[in-house]
Amino acid sequence: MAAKLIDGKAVSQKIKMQVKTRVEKLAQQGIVPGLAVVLVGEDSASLTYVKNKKKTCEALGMRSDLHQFPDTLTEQELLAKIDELNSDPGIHGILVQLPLPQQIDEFKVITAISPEKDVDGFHPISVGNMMIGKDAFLPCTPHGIMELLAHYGIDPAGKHAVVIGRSNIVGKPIGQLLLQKDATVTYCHSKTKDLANFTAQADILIAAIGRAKFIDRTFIKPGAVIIDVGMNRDENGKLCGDVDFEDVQETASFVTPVPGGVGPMTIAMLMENTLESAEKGLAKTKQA
Ligand SMILES: Nc1nc(=O)c2c([nH]1)NC[C@@H]1CN(c3ccc(C(=O)N[C@@H](CCC(=O)O)C(=O)O)cc3)C=[N+]21
Repeated sequence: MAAKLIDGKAVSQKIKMQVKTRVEKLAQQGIVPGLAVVLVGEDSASLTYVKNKKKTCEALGMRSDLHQFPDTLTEQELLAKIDELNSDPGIHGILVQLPLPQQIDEFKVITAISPEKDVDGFHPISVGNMMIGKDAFLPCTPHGIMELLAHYGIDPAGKHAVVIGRSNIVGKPIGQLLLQKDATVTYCHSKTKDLANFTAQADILIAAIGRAKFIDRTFIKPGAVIIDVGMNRDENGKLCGDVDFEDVQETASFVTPVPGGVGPMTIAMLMENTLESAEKGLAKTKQA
């Protein structure tokens, strides 16, 4: 039997429609959620994502400002821009597209963003609050994965979730979110010995490796749920994930495609975070 498709495109559409309705409600109070996207350099993949984010904002009735700079921008200049956006009342979310050129310290930049506008969920305050289960903007990709699991009725409680990858933006936080939902979590990474030994025990496998079609049927347990966070190019230059989607069909119970899986969810969650930031701002003004 073929695995069931986890349709990130369809679920993200549904979430975006809900966001749109809430944006319309806010508009009646004279508030338009505003996202500022800062892009340094001209990396074509980054430019594509950024344009996609802008398009989605506009489709949902939100404001989106793109601030594009040459890759010679200094750290000081970028920090000045962030200060300006932090104090701009029309901006509810700030996203600095990563990676940044090497003369700029990413940590300094992320910590300069006001946690109240940290819709990426990358600020140490957001990360800390997430870790202890307090209210925080959740990082968009892990949050999108949790939404996908919930949508398909996949409850992590008591399951063994194996995460391959330990980045601050995907691997580490998705492990934490799964743990909060009572999964038993194992982290694997580039130094893990005998990876297949771990992945073969996974009820839920999160692949965030960065190697095209690396995970095939030989890595997985029958009935496993496979979430593919990979964004690679295959030998023909076509976008593909870390999972060999065709090869795992007979073994997995659910699998996300690339494209059309986790990627569209990332953007939908960014929209939701930006909306929530605007809603929180309104609640505060009402209190004052
Ligand atoms: N500060 C920051 N925040 C980010 O969230 C962030 C970032 N930097 N840097 C780059 C990565 C990458 N990322 C993606 C978002 C959507 C798709 C997406 O929509 N993908 C589509 C296909 C896109 C295509 O066809 O090229 C899909 O998977 O179906 C992909 C990748 C966000 N990132």
